[in-house]
Amino acid sequence: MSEVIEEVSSGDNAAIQLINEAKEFSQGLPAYFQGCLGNRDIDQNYHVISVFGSQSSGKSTLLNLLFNTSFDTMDAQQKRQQTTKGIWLSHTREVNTNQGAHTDPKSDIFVLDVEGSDGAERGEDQDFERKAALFAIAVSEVLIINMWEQQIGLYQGNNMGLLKTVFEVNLSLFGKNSKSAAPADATSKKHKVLLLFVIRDHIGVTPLESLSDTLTTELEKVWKELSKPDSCKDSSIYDFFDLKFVGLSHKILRADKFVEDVKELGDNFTVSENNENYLFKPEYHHMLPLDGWSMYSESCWDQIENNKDLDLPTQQILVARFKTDEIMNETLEKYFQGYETETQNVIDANDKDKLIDLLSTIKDNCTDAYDEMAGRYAKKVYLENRTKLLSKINARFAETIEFFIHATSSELLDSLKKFVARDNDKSISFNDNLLKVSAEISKSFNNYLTDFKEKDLIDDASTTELTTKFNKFLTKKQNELRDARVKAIISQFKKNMTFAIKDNVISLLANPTVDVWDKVMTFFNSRMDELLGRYSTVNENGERISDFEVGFTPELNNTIYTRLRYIAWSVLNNTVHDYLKEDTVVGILRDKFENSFRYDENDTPILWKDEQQIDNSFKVARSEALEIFDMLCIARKSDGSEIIPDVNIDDVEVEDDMGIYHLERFAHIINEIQKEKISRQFKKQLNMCVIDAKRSIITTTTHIPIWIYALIVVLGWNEFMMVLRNPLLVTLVLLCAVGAYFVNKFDLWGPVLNVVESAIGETRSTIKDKLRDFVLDDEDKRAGGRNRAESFEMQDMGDSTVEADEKSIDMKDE
Ligand SMILES: Nc1nc2c(ncn2[C@@H]2O[C@H](COP(=O)(O)OP(=O)(O)OP(=O)(O)O)[C@@H](O)[C@H]2O)c(=O)[nH]1
Repeated sequence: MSEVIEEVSSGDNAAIQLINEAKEFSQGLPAYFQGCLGNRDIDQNYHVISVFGSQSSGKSTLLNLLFNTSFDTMDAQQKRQQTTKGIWLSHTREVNTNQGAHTDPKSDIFVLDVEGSDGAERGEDQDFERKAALFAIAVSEVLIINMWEQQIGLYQGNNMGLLKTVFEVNLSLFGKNSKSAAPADATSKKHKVLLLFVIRDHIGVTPLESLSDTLTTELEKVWKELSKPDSCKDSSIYDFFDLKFVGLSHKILRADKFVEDVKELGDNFTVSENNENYLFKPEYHHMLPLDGWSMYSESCWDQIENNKDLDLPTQQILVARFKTDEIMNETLEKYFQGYETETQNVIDANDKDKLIDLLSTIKDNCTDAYDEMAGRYAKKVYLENRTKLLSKINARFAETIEFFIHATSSELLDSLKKFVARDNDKSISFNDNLLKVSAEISKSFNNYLTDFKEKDLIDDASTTELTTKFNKFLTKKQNELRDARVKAIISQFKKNMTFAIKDNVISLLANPTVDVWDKVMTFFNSRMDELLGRYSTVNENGERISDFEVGFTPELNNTIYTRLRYIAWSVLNNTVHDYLKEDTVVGILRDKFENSFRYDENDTPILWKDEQQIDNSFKVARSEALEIFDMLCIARKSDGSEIIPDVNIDDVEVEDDMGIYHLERFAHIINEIQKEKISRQFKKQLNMCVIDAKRSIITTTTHIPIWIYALIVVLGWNEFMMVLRNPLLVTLVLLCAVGAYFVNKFDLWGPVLNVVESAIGETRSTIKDKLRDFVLDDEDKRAGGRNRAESFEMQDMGDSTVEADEKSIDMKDE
């Protein structure tokens, strides 16, 4: 018999101390799992079973026999003492059954051997007992409660105390909110724990049923007496536990039967057809994959040890969250390794289909791997993190797709420019054409995106973001093209208008007549009409449909029309104001005066006979010039009305030579101060003209005869010789000769001649100035006597045009 026992217990499944005497959780659990399982992924195909009971009640012995584990057992022949300290865990795949050692390939069992209660070693300290019970219930599917037969019915504190502890901790787990007792996965049944009472040394005198009833009655009584939270006040023990009872024969007295009983119990831990007594029911399972169980158990112990409220569903959710997060990150890391390089190569090759294939493969790989690993955890958490994973994948893809699409967008936007530049379709306006082409480009872009969208490689948010960005660029491009078009129209118009106005208007103003402004305006209006008329639209019959149409919206057309008219008027304004400056006006007046004064009706120069003729011509010519001067000062039509632009040319403030600001309007060309200056200068020019004319008469009348020069030579001979014989002159001649000798010797004739020439030039100009001043003063005095009234008029000529006219009339009267 003992051989059998030896055989069964000699398995090599080493155990690990999960929680030591100091209540510390082992950090070697993952390594232990790795050692037991290798690379096998057992997912949720495992069971956890715990054993609980008084110290030295044969717990380890039972587990070793049942599951072929190798927990330490007490050697009774040496000493009765505590063997199991803390909580030990052992892995097994073998269950001893009546059919022999049964290995379930689909199920691994983790057995927890819990330190015995009521041990002398811990004395009155029941803290560990309570915490161990709580931990065992939190992590196990089946809790074996080991007890001697003779303890039943005696109501010994040991058993009931232990059971009370179990119930209490159970209520502390699930009692606060009995609804939360449901496992994290709502699709599963309500979670329960199986309490398997193993009655040791069952002699058989009292049948098992009787013992079961006694125990059940006791348990129900204990449950009833428990102080339960309100949420489960009316709950029964069966809401949380299933109860099973097994009797094992005396190990020493009936060793064979004992082994048989153990094997029979083992039958109930193995799956077989029609095994109604199968103990590992799905509702006992925590539905956690094993890779989450180690974390879950540690987390539970941490909560228990720190006397925090233990909420199993929350713990499971936390584990699920942690594990699915971990799986998600690992998946991303694995499948996005080398992503940048791979995608860059495809982007460089500008191969859309290849990019779609590549992204699809990466996405499928990621989701498949995630589903496989994370799908085992709480569904809610798994789905939450799946969404997170997809959004992370999509975010990476969106960057890549945007980068890839960037080149295409640029091409599309460039094509807009080309389409519009061609502008072949004359049947629709520029703007309509622009919008039409833009819509086509937008469609192409959306089609491009749709290819990615169809494969679910880009989400709605990213699609919207990319489309918005593209549309923004498209609108910007449209505006640029519109601006360019408007600028081209304006600059062409301005160029044509400037060219026409500069040539013709200046020519008209340079040779003004009294109706000069009529001519200017006639030319200006006709030219503007002609240039604006180029933008009118006509139908097939050649009839004008609209006066001005540059292909935009009516509002924009109108704005451009106004702008062109404004430009035309500005060009005219600038040309007129720039040209009619003081000096130019003086020149125009002088030319006008000279043309009339110097030439007759046949444009032949006049030969003056006498001063009367000069005076008469002077009056006529000056009067004509003054009339023109008046016309140039203010732009008026021949009907006397001032010319006012029909567009709003802003008044421009200009500063004159004296630092005074004036409002410059189109018609107001020369102000009063300028007028005065021009009159003064004009008067000087008139005077020079008249003097020249009169001098020409004097020159002809004051010719000196030659005989007068001969007479001077004859009469002055003696004086001439006397000068020649003067010793001072001889000395001077000698000095000059010596000087000439040296100049010649040193070849200094060049510099000497320069000095002499400049001295002569200087002397000559000084003499000329003196002579001119003398002659002018002399002439003024003489002319003043004859034409005092006329000179008086000339001085006042600049005061006002009206006054000048009156004086002109006076002069004519004279
Ligand atoms: N009478 C009897 N003795 C048993 C039985 N099973 C085991 N024993 C003996 O009881 C003693 C204690 O056995 P263990 O298996 O070490 O008991 P335990 O409950 O694991 O002890 P602790 O881990 O220290 O709490 C050993 O000497 C066993 O041989 C049984 O069914 N009946």
